[in-house]
Amino acid sequence: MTATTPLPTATILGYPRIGRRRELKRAVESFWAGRIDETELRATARELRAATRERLVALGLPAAGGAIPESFSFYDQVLDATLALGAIPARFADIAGAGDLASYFALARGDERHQPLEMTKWFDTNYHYSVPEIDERTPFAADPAQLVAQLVEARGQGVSSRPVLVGPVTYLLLAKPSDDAGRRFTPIDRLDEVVAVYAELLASLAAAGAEWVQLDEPALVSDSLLLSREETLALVERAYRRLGGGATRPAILLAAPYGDSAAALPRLGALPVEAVQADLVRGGLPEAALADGSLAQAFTGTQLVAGVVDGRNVWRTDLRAALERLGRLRDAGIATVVGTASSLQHVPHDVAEETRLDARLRSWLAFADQKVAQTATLARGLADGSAAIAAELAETDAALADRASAPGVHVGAIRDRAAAVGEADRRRGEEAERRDAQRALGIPELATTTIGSFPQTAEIRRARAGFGRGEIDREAYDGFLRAEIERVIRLQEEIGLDVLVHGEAERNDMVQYFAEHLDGFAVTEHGWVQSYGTRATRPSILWGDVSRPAPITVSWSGYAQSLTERPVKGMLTGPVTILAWSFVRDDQPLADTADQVALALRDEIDDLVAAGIRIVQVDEPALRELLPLDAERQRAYLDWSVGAFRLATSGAGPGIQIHTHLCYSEFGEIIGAVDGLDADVTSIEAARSRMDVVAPLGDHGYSRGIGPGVYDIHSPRVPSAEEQAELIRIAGRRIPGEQLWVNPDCGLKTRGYEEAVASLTNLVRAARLVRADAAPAGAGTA
Ligand code: MET
Ligand SMILES: [Zn+2]
Repeated sequence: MTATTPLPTATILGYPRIGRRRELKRAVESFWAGRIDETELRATARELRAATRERLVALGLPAAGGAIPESFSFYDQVLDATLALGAIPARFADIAGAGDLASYFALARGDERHQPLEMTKWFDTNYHYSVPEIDERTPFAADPAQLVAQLVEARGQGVSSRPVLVGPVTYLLLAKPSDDAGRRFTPIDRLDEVVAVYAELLASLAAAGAEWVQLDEPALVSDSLLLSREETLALVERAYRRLGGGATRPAILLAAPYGDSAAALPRLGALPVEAVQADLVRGGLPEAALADGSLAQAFTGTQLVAGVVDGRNVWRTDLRAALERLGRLRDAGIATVVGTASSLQHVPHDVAEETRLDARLRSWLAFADQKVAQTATLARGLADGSAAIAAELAETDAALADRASAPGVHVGAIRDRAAAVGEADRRRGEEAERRDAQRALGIPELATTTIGSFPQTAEIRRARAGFGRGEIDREAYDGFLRAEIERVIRLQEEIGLDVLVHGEAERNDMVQYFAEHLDGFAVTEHGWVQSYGTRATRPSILWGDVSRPAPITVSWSGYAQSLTERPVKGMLTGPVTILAWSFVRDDQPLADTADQVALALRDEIDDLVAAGIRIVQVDEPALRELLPLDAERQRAYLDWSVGAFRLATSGAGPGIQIHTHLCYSEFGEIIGAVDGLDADVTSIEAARSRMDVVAPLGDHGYSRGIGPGVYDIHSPRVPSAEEQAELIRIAGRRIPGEQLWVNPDCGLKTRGYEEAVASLTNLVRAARLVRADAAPAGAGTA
């Protein structure tokens, strides 16, 4: 390798790419709609990248020496790695190598001729990546064009930037075997070939003048992938010994964001790479190795990028505490660079945009730009001593003290109530007793229902926006929503569904709606975070003790129930999902925050029941998402998350039927926890995997109601009655008919009415078809 300049004293792993005003989203969607062409889209992207580099320099990152990461992507960084490796699945062979953006987006979103790559969640975040499909014959050929182009582009701006790429081990561990793969094949089998392609990419980058490259290997912190962390570490060693030995290559920053790499750090430091990043927010340091000097020994000639600034949350960094940790590393003789714990792609751009946010709350916060500045400040403090950043330290201390003592952050009555919660408050009656009591609901075998939301029409969105802007008054808006509810109830009766919903027209989002109605939350104006592709969400900020000033959903659900004889499900979002899709406070255990939310929901359920509701669904689609990556922490998480759900739902008497809903694919992993929720009925996404989940459920001996989805709501396609009946029959082979419910995979809010009605009509017919199968045997159900 050619002699390298060390990494400067501050860096970040990545920066939001959607743009301060979601410019990338708008440009990409315009391109999809044919309003702009590829040249125009590329020009917008170039401007965004240039603005990002300029801003990062202005915020204090050095322009020279590879401190500025190139973390832009048109859609997704894993998809970009697929292109850089030329690993185009055979089913896309006709567009492989085309190099145009339409082909790129075809991989991500599909087109008339191709189903898209599958999308799934990136580690324990709410970001989704496009899953690579690999088999024995997948071609690999280095395509460094994009990486090189951005490097050259940066240089034209006077910036020596650092290309960023998902590393080879993580890439393959996140991939799935393609449909053509042999039964024994796993993508990681091809590691050595892929590493060879990475070596070529690195050589091309060196030739183009790259000083540094960043390879992200978050697989190092996860036990949730195919391999244990120990096995992953061994593969990382094998891969990076090879890459490190490359003759011409840039200096390598090997990054291990999103979790704890403490145990692996001494071995990572000993690899032939020039820098290793560790997440010191989620993870820690190997204290013994730090104390006895072996960590410093391992890091001889290797810089440690200490990820002390949180990339996953929006709170101001405790500069004093961070500086103390950095100082300990430096004093141990380790060449320390100040860094972020992960890419900043998981936080919004800039707090300064939030002019409507309470000024006091705002002073406690840090979005991406503030975090970059804090990283630079810490680097100055580390280099020149704390006196050099005395003003920043004082400002931080004041903000932290203010936050700790501000009204609403610690509310005596809320804390007293949470402290008084006992085990009995998390327990419902016996299952048999509940089953008996719920017979009064008159629910047939293979009962049909939906997951809650009905299509969010342009009209609904217009009315909500008008109400938000004050153009429509409360009375008119309520009237509009009531009419909407009545329409949806009549429609469900016509379709013939057994258990009805009110349709959720009043909700902009299943979490934000509750955040807006609970004390302790704030919502932002521009706080967008990329979820996938051009989709962004605006997580609420949970900053204080949570309580419910007034009933939230009762008037809507109660009104819906007043219109019909059939049972209407009350619809709530569960405590874990509310936490998972918000920015949560970092000054107390998540378990405590979850219990506060749970108690607010418990009161809501009481009020729903008082208003005549007999079935309540508490959605927990994010239960799996918050599962910690490392095995040691999973047990504790499952205990408190299940406990919070039970606290929310256990106030309901035995005659009240509690439902829950989960939607994601890796369901088998947490089946014990789902059982632990003790819901009377659980609906789960299952249509796309053709009922994959029913086998583990059958094996587990699941005893309560279960509704594996029979209608994939992710696509406008209308599944026929016969097709849905077939899925019910598949489920029926493993799960007794009296436990089975018939429902779609998830809510219908992203669908159009026409297709939703057609699909639901077929769903009801499917249930009848399967009931008829059983009829000759005298099952006697309707
Ligand atoms: C992502 S899960 C969504 C559940 C919600 N009740 C809905 O139907 O939209
Ligand atoms: Zn769902």
